[in-house]
Amino acid sequence: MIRMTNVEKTYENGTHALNGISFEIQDGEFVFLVGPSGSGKSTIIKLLTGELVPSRGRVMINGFSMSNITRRQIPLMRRTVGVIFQDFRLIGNKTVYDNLSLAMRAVGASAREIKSRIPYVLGLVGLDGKGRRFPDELSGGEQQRVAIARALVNNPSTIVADEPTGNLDPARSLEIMTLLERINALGTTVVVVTHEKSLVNHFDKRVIMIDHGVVAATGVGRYEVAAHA
Ligand SMILES: Nc1ncnc2c1ncn2[C@@H]1O[C@H](COP(=O)(O)OP(=O)(O)OP(=O)(O)O)[C@@H](O)[C@H]1O
Repeated sequence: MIRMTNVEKTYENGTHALNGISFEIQDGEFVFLVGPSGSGKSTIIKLLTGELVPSRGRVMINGFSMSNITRRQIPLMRRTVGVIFQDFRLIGNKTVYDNLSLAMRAVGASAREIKSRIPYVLGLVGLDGKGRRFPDELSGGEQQRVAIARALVNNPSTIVADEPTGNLDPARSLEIMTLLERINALGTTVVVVTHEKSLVNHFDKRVIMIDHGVVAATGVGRYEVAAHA
């Protein structure tokens, strides 16, 4: 479960990115995080992945309290959260297979686990047989599928995605969001930051609308409805 309680985040230059934000996301939910540019969405994602710590308030994710997590707990927490970015962030001089195996080795997986898990995950994201390709031998949509596979490879309970379709055309975007929906149906909690109203409106999911670093509205369904709820 994800729970933010009265979270404030002030960057070193004095920017107040979050101004007392509170929300909960239950295990197994699929939630869209929307809001204007600069409203604080990426800051929220970075708090959820442990890249940032809150200035005030409490961030709980999958049983870990991010305000007072110990150094030893951080890798354990990170294993529970898979992250996907707009720009894919694959390692260009490594094959698809090696991008995934690196992520598994980083958390101490055995050679046997790696060998059995990677083909399964590549199948799940629709990239059977593409393990030997390099990222630049794949389309943008395929590269994002590799990034999703990498986010899933250590079997996290939660996936957070920051504008995962920002670099893709509408058809590819719909495919990627449908894939995330399928992954959610298999039991993974999914949190997606997006600007794309048409995508939000296509999927009947809970929407949390952020504005000026607070929750402006929350509701199921259409972007506009949530914005004015
Ligand atoms: N590293 C940083 N240092 C200082 N200020 C920052 C930093 N990162 C973000 N900000 C500021 O914090 C506020 C929230 O930024 P954030 O990136 O969370 O917004 P966002 O909703 O994700 O925006 P976008 O939709 O444009 O990606 C903005 O005013 C931004 O300029």
